[in-house]
Amino acid sequence: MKRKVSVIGAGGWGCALACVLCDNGHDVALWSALQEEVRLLDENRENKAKLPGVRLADSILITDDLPSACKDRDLLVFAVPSVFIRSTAKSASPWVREGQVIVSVAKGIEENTLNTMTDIIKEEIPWADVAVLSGPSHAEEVGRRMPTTVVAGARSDATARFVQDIFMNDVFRVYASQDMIGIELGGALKNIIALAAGVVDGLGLGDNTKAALMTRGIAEITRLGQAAGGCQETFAGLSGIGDLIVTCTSRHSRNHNAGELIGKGYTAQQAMDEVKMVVEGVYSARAAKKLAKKYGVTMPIVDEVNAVLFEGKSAPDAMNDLLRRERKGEFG
Ligand SMILES: NC(=O)C1=CN([C@@H]2O[C@H](COP(=O)(O)OP(=O)(O)OC[C@H]3O[C@@H](n4cnc5c(N)ncnc54)[C@H](OP(=O)(O)O)[C@@H]3O)[C@@H](O)[C@H]2O)C=CC1
Ligand SMILES: O=C(CO)COP(=O)(O)O
Repeated sequence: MKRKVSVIGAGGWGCALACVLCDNGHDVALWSALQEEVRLLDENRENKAKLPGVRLADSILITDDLPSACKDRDLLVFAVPSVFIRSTAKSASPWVREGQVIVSVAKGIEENTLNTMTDIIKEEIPWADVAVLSGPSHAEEVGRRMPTTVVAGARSDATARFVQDIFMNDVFRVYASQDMIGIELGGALKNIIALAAGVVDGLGLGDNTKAALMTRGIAEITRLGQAAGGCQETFAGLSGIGDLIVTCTSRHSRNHNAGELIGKGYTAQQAMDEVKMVVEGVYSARAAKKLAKKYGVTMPIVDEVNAVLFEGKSAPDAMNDLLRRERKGEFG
């Protein structure tokens, strides 16, 4: 069924998802906060800075008019970085009607509230029906129609399946779930582990080391995620281990690439400046540490990433401190 959908945020991910939705025959609008960005996107029919080589079909309406992008749409896709989710939701709220579905595709945790992205949207627009879409899905590959699988999560199965139906096609396979907190925490926390995996590569360490980080990383994510109410199976699924694998190993990963630069001696700020696109793990790291404290969960990799990012600890010292922790059983 043809739907009216708006993608709010025209970075790499917003542009790639606009392509998926357009391929599916929907009436698609793509909103950018910046007038100049709208002009360039419209002129080039491509986001040359964030998603080069992926054409935006002529039928996609590119706009900086938030009211018209929100009014009378069947679905809003919030695709701005996590730090802009609250301000964007606040600005959009006057034009969102009762029960309108908003799906968040941003991966982060708000630092001062420890809210997930859908918590924030729900706070700002309590009358919206909020969902999440997450999983191993780099924009560069989705934009090139490479087979990708993700999970749509919502409190009600009906809403999860509504989102599934709108996005699903032969190369973009969508599963449905009701474990929103599990999906969102998996998506946000894997970015911090991917920074650490990048550091391993930047230090010139090996595949064994990276496999260790990924495995112990998903153990940390699962411990915190379950304590926060997520289901164990979700962390073994697409939005958990699936996204962790792609983010720790893909050349497209902003978090991995930033971590690699940090391993080579860049500061966090220098690494973010070099990567140019949003590096969500840097914004989520402190929040993850605070969440771990709140739930009384140990997260040694997250602690060391925080120490390297914000406390001036060297990457080799962080690696050594992880390896020299007291001996323990594998599962606690
Ligand atoms: N890139 C990817 O492969 C994937 C990204 N994600 C997640 O999607 C989210 C967006 O990432 P991505 O598209 O890569 O980001 P990019 O770095 O490509 O783009 C930056 C984004 O910031 C937005 N922005 C800049 N200033 C503002 C503002 N004042 N208010 C609102 N938005 C603003 C831009 O919107 P505008 O165009 O309006 O300027 C643009 O959407 C992140 O949470 C990321 O983790 C999830 C899965 C895959
Ligand atoms: O979430 C992502 C892929 O699923 C994107 O990860 P990066 O932000 O590290 O590129």
